[in-house]
Amino acid sequence: MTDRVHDDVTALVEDAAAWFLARLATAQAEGRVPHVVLTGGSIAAPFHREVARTASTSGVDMSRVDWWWGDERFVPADSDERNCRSGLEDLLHPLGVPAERIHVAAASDAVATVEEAAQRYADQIRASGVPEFEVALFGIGPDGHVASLFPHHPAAAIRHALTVPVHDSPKPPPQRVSLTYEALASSRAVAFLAAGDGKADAVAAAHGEGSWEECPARGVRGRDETVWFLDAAAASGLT
Ligand SMILES: O=C1O[C@H](COP(=O)(O)O)[C@@H](O)[C@H](O)[C@H]1O
Repeated sequence: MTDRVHDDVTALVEDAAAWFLARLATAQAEGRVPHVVLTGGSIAAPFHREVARTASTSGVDMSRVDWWWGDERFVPADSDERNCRSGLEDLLHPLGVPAERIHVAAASDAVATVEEAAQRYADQIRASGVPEFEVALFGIGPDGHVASLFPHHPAAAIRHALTVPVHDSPKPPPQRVSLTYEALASSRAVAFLAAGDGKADAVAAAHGEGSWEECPARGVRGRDETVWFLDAAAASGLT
């Protein structure tokens, strides 16, 4: 596990975007079509804008990448709360990524239940034949949650499934679809992006000893590499 600590969020997203695009360039050079997991949360928009700004000089063919999200809020498609919103508006649509490469969990005005949305998202993953994710990007909640896997929440304990419907999320909105712990861990590379002192305790907990139940982000690791991109405030609890 590596920590890359920066003075501010601008430097953080510049480094994270360069790392991300380099991973994609390598995957494509090695003949893979990379499948990527994007995050929601407060870091999403600055990160996506930086990737969009620098993609054209990276050597990555952005139309030959498959795009997923680690979790999605079960709200109407036009809601500002949808996690996919920034990824679509700040990154994928400006770059003209083909619709068939973009995989979004169903919204609450498209299917009747969050169970159905979770099932359909799992079906999409299976149908795409993705053997593993190339890169998975995550934020972290102040409580240590990752994607929509919350501390001591039953949905975080689900195994042998790709996705899980989440009810009674402690953070609104209450219904969500999340990749499971096992699906999150099936990535070559994992990157956490966290900025601000509101994240310092969670970042320190995720680096510490203890159970994944109390800090779900603690247990998520990439098969090859796990990198934490932090600003100084988010890193302030690390020794
Ligand atoms: O609800 C969520 O929260 C986390 C963290 O978001 P932040 O706004 O506190 O940075 C995010 O990573 C996750 O995707 C999202 O659904």
